Amino acid sequence: MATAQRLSAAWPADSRLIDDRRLEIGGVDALALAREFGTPAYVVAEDDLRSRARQYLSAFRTHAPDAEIHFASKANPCTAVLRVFAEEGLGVDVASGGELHVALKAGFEPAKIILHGNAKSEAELRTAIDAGVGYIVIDNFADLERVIALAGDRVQPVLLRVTPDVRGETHDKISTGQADSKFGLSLRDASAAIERAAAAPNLRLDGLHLHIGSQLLELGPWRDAVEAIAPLGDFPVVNLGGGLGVAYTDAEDPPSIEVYAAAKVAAARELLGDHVRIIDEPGRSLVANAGVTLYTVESVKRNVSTWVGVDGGMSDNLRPMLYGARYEAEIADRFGGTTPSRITGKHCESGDVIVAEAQLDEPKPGDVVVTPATGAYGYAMSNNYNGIPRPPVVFVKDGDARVVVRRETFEDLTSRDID
Ligand SMILES: Cc1ncc(COP(=O)(O)O)c(C=O)c1O
Ligand SMILES: N[C@@H](CCCC[NH3+])C(=O)O
Repeated sequence: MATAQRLSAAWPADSRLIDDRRLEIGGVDALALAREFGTPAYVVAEDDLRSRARQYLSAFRTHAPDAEIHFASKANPCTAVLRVFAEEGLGVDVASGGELHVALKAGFEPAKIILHGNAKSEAELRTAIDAGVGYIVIDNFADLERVIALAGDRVQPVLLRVTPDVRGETHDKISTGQADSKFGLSLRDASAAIERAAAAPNLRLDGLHLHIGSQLLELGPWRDAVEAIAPLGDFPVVNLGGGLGVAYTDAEDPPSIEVYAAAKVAAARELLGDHVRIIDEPGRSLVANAGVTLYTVESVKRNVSTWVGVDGGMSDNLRPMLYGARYEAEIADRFGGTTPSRITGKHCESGDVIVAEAQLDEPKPGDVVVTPATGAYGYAMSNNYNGIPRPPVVFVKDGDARVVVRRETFEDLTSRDID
């Protein structure tokens, strides 16, 4: 009889190993998914999305019953993913007119949408105001004046994003809380912006917003950030951003959602007061570990390293190229190998390495390789470099699989051409 074994935190909670070797996700055999839907393919365990959303709501609401959780849609702006979170009662954070379009299409009530952006266009602001979004997060003085001008006779609820001058430990490219950040009003400018917003009859300034960075594994900086903005005034609402890190490999040991929520709520309660309604905006930690990517090995070559060439790469996962991000990998039906392997994509760049230090079981062409923790910022940052069509997104649940985004075709690559 087949025996089943659970995997590390990098893998979907709804995945397991059959006979210690073969991956099953959402009750579906990974190799069978590759055969049915082709590779590369993003596979998302739907129940994982739901259970992480529920965990977030219950973790925050245990301490702050009126807390709201908004999914930062940039982490995975797939309509079906957003639809799941809308069904689970989350709100959504959008950072552009495009993300706003997807959020509305996914069925979010406009009042549960928050619009962000350090360089919002007039068109984006007008669309958001007309749609009736719950909050526009004002990022700078130009933004503030534009919202005042565009709101007209309506009263637009807003938050002001403040840069707390607190740096969390993460990659420089995704750190946002430092004084010299492109995001938000400085602590020095915040008071003048608050005065201006509070005096504008067509704005309703409900509170402040902070977001100090992404993939953060320590709790301390969030408390420091709340402490930094506390002297700016007493408001009914605070948005604490998102930023909780995840386990990509055994090297990361992030706080649980419960511990993270307790720490953030405690900081807000202690430093801002019991009356403040808390909003949090997680992206990565809602989706990263719910997803894996399946690839097929096309070539294996040995020189100094063993190079395992797969049929995707930096077009479906830019994170190793952008941040030196590290991932695990396994052969879908032969877990637990010992051949040191460098998994490389098919793009025309030497840096197109998806997993620099994998241990695979004697990889050979035709094998299906799977990388966990690709549910965040993979699909989101996918591209067509080298004319590679973007992969499909496949949801798995209770032994069934369904395509929620189809694979791109070669025709898609030329579909915007004007003859
Ligand atoms: C304004 C804002 N809110 C929320 C998030 C979500 O962050 P994460 O995916 O790290 O949870 C981001 C991205 O880092 C952001 O820029
Ligand atoms: N794209 C980044 C995260 C950006 C965070 C958005 N503010 C990543 O993959 O880690």
